[in-house]
Amino acid sequence: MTAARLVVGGAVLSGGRLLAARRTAPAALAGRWELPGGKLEPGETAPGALVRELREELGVEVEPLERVPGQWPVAGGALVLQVWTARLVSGSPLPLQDHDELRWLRQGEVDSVDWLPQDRPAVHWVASRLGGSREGS
Ligand SMILES: Nc1nc2c([nH]c(=O)n2[C@H]2C[C@H](O)[C@@H](COP(=O)(O)OP(=O)(O)OP(=O)(O)O)O2)c(=O)[nH]1
Repeated sequence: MTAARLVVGGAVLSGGRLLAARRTAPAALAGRWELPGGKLEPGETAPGALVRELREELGVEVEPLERVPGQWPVAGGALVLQVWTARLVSGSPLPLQDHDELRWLRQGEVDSVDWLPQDRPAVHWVASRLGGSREGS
């Protein structure tokens, strides 16, 4: 049995807000919202992959902070999603690839977008900590 390949999603935090990204592909997932990120390349750590993916997809530098407890099967179990919180270090996120819209959500706004189902537990875990967040100003 082949081990599921890891996907890392970034809960990017800035100024007490969480970044949500709307996917453009594949068709079945287009229009749904996710935590930006992607699959680990061979030899990468999850935080390392997250830094690379967010540089490529959003044009920003982030510092991964902590892993959200748990992991969630994706694509019928071929992939498994892990989520890390991350601090925005530099740049303003832009939907350069894989997304067509980005939104910064405050605690009371996190349910205002149509998240991929696998993301919801991690999003709620992060949101529950946003109120007292010391991230950003
Ligand atoms: N990036 C990301 N993918 C997610 C999340 N939630 C979720 O179910 N997925 C699914 C969607 C995809 O089936 C898979 C990740 O694929 P991806 O297309 O983002 O990965 P990637 O950037 O490495 O893409 P590629 O190199 O294969 O083109 O995980 C999430 O929060 N972030």
